[in-house]
Amino acid sequence: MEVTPTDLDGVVILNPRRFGDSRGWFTESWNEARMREAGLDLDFIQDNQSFSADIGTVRGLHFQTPPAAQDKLVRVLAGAILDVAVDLRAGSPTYGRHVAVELSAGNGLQLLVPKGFAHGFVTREANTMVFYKVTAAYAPDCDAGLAFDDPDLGIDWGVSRERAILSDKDRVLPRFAALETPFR
Ligand SMILES: Cc1cn([C@H]2C[C@H](O)[C@@H](COP(=O)(O)OP(=O)(O)O[C@H]3O[C@H](C)C(=O)[C@H](O)[C@H]3O)O2)c(=O)[nH]c1=O
Repeated sequence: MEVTPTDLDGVVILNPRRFGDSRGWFTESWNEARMREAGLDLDFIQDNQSFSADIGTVRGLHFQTPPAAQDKLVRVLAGAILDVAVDLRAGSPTYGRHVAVELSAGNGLQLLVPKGFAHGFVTREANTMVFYKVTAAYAPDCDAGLAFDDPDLGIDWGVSRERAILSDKDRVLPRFAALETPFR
């Protein structure tokens, strides 16, 4: 499995090997031993899956606060997304900076979003299915987020707030400037 670092320490792109043949392909999409060999010492305890019918659906930016902070390993089973991670770690030299990576059923890439980062994505195809492993259970009392289109974050989603398909919750998430980061 190929592991590629990004500009944000801890956020890495995984590319599991695909074995192609005349029928299509096979891959071990997740293998604990391979993950640990790659230096990712994570204990995933829950799998999540979300389906978004329309292109331009934005989910995020979300994170769970401690003690329910989650590491996330994100992949796309169908369709395509621009997957985004934002550094919220107090004192980080890249605090407030983001990486954005296209994950798709076609490219088979996965993004590791560690604790201390906000996560979100925008769908780039209709009928997109996203699957991600997490290292902490859902904790609604620890659910938090940031406005996806905050100009202080400078993320190019390729869709405006007016045209994005958003949940009511995501439509009213706070600005980054108002955040007192819980990730110390
Ligand atoms: C996240 C989650 C949600 N839910 C329930 C709560 C709601 O009734 C329903 C939809 O939840 P929500 O609108 O928060 O789903 P998304 O907008 O896709 O949120 C996710 O999207 C971004 C991209 C993330 O990284 C997070 O994992 C997560 O926040 O599923 C659960 O029962 N368990 C869970 O772990």
